[in-house]
Amino acid sequence: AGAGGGGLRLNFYSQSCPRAEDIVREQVRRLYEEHGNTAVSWVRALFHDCMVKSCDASLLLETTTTVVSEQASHRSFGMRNFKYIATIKAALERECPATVSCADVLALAARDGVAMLGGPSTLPMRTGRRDSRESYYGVVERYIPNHNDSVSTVLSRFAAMGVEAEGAVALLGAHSVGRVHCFNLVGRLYPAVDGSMDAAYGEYLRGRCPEAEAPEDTREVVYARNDRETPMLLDNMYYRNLIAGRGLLLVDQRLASDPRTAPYVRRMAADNAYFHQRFAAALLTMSENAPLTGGQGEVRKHCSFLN
Ligand code: HEM
Ligand SMILES: [Ca+2]
Ligand SMILES: [Ca+2]
Repeated sequence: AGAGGGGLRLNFYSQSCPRAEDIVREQVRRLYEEHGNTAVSWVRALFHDCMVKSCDASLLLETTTTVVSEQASHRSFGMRNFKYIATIKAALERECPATVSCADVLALAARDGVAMLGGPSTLPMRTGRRDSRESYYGVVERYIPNHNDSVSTVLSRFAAMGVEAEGAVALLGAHSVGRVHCFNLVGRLYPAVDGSMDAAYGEYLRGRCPEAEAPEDTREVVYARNDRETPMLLDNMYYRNLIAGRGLLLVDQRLASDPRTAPYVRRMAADNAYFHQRFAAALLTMSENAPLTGGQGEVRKHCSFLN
């Protein structure tokens, strides 16, 4: 792994599918208007795809006789809306069959989702990624950080993608939108509320998650908003919450106290424009992690299945 993105370029489809980026944007907007949380999903999905080997749409493969889906990992818990990737891809296939890769669909959808959520817009996202021929379930299990991992672990995983500490702090700002299930929270609430958590916030979360044991099941269990104040806005409220002891996951809260990350938390808490600038830069770096290009991999017809 590692940064680079050699072989990617701006507007890769300008000849082969000139409207590709417009089509993705139209579909992302339409889906956002129907189900606002689709935009949230694209941002998390890009992280999970890019951190596992490469931004190669390995995450999108579904389980078959030959593939174990990365989506089946515990680390993918709570991920949703994958079926709407097929909606975006189908719109592209109608105009340009077998041309635009699923890896680029995901990257462009995340970019446009960020804009829908009031995050930085008009990011110069390069394209030309190709799709993997495999799924890397085992890598997901070993490599995607857990909700209670140390700052050292988190920083080293981002560093392997060419994202330095400040960029990692900025990317975790994606937790300014979306939700967390009680399964990932109860460890901080029972038997006692974690000492690094604001007491009133702890009481509120115990109300959201009244049982000390929460099943790992997204169908029925309750969850808490990542950010109560502006749950659908990709803004710096996340950092202001961390400083107030209202971080949701242990990894989030640790960013505010670790000397390697705390200065960035303070700076981003104080300045939303600065957060957006750092988020944009780090998202682009992450989106170019070790892509397959040229004749590598394939361009999938259906994002969920190998050709
Ligand atoms: C140390 C790194 C990270 C860890 C341990 C982590 C962990 C988690 C966990 C446990 C959840 C909640 C799952 C659930 O209970 O439903 C979550 C949600 C989310 N994460 Fe992260 N995350 C990390 C980094 C990132 C990054 C870098 C991004 C994007 C740039 C991101 C975007 C999201 C989003 C948008 C959600 C909300 C999803 C939804 O509401 O459907 N996360 N993350
Ligand atoms: Ca991948
Ligand atoms: Ca927010």
